[in-house]
Amino acid sequence: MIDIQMKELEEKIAAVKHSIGQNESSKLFSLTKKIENKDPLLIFEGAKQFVKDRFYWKNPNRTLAITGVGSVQTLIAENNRFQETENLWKQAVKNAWIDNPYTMVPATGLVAFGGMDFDPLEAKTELWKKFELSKFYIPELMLTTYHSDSYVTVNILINKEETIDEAATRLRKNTQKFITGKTFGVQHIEIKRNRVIEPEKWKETVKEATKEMKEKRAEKIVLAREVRLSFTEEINITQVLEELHHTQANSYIFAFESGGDCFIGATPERIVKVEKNNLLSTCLAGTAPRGKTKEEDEQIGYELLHDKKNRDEHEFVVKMIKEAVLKTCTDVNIPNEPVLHPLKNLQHLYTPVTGTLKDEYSIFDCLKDLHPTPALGGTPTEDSLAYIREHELLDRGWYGAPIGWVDSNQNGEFAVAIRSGLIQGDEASLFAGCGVLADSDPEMEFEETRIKMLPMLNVLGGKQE
Ligand SMILES: C=C(O[C@H]1C=CC=C(C(=O)O)[C@@H]1O)C(=O)O
Ligand SMILES: [Mg+2]
Repeated sequence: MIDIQMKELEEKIAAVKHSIGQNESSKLFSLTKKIENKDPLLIFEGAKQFVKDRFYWKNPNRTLAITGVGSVQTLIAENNRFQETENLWKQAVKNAWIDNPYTMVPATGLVAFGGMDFDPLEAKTELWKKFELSKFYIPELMLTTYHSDSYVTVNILINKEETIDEAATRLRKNTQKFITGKTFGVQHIEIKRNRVIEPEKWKETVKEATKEMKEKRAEKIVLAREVRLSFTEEINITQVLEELHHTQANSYIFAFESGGDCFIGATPERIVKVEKNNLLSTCLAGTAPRGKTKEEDEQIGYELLHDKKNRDEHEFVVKMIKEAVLKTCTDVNIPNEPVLHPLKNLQHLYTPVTGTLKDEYSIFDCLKDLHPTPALGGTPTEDSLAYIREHELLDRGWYGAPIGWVDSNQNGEFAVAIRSGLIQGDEASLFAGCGVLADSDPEMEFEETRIKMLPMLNVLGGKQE
C-alpha cells in the first residue's frame, strides 16, 4: 500500500480543494510516492477487472517501465494532432496540482501516454474504428519502474462538492484496488486461421512503385501489408507483453488499449527521446536476416553494411532527420557511417542522432518535424504519402506512427509503432512495411516484411523461426 498517513493526505487534499477556482468544479490531483518494488505486468493484469483502458511501455535498455491503468483525463486531438495534443497537455499540466518529490526521475508525476494515426489524410476503415486520430491517457494510476526503483502515481479529480474525507477515502480505495496486482497463467495460444492479405497484389504494388521511382516521381516509398489472424480463444495481452519482453531485446515493448482493442508491439525504432534538453533520435532503415551461425551472421551483417540498396534506404532517413534536428537543436552529432542493430529475427542499419534541444522547441515540435521519416513514409515525404494513400492495400491506423509518453518535467520518449499488431479479442492484424527503391525486388521485399512480422507472430502462437 502507498505509504501515506491519513492526516498528511487530508492536508494535501485540503490544499488542492482550496486551490479550486471560482469557475472550476474540480481539480486534478497527482500524487507520486516511492513504493516497494512491484512487477509492472502484475499491475497491468490486475487492472483488467476494473478498467478497459491500460497502457504499457518498456524502453529498449530496460531501465524504464510504465504501466498505466484507466484514464482520469483523455487528450483527443481532432485536427492538428501535434499542436492540439501539446495544447491540451499544457492545459492539463497547468490545471493540475502535482505533488511529486521525484522530479529527477523521468515518467513520474503527471504523465500522458498515447499514440496517433500514421496519416490523418488516409481513409479510415472499420479496422481502426476504436482508435482516434490521436489519443493520450492521463492514467488513474501509474507504476513507474526506473532502474531498480518503483514509484506509484495516483491521479484523481477532486470535486469542489465532496468533503476532504470523501476525497481521501476515494484516493486510498483506488490506489488499493489497482496496486494489488494479479498473477497470470500461461495461455497456450493457437492460431485458427492465418490470412495473408492479397500477397500477389501487394507485390504488384511494389512493382508499380519501382516504376514510379524509375520515372523519378519519388526516390523512396515505404509499403506495408497486413496479415489477419484468428485464434481459438481471446488473447491475454499481459502474456503477450511478457513473451515480447523475453524474446525481443533491443526493442521497445508497448501496448495501448482503446475501447476493447489493443495495439501492441516490440519496435526497435525510436523517433525521439528528450531528457531535459538532451535530444536523441535514431535512423533505422535497411534490413537483412540473422545468420544461423556466428560466422554467417557476421557475413550477412558485413554485406548489409556494404549493400548499396540498403545504404541508400538508410541515407534517405539520415538526411531527413538531420535536416529536422538541425532546425530544433544545437550541438548536433551524427556519425558518418551506420552500425548494425541486431534483433532476434533480423538486423538493421542504425545511426544515432544527438543534439541539444533549443528552449523554444518541445518534443511535440520534434514529432511534427520528424514524422513520418523516410523509414515509414518515403522521399519526398508528400509524394510518397500520396502514393501510399492511393495504392497501399492497408489502413495503417496507428501502425508506423509515434507512440510514447511525456511528463511535466520536459522528458518524453516516442517510438515508431512498427513490428506491431492490433489485437481484437480472438482476432488480430499484424503489420509490416519495407523501403522500396527503384531497384527493389518485390519477392525480396515480401520476404523482408514476412520476417518483420515474426516477432509478433511467434508470441501469438505462430511457428517459431
Ligand atoms: C516499416 C518497417 O520497417 C522500417 C524500419 C526499419 C527498416 C526498414 C526497411 O529496411 O525497410 C523499414 O524502413 C516495419 O517494420 O514495418
Ligand atoms: Mg528494407
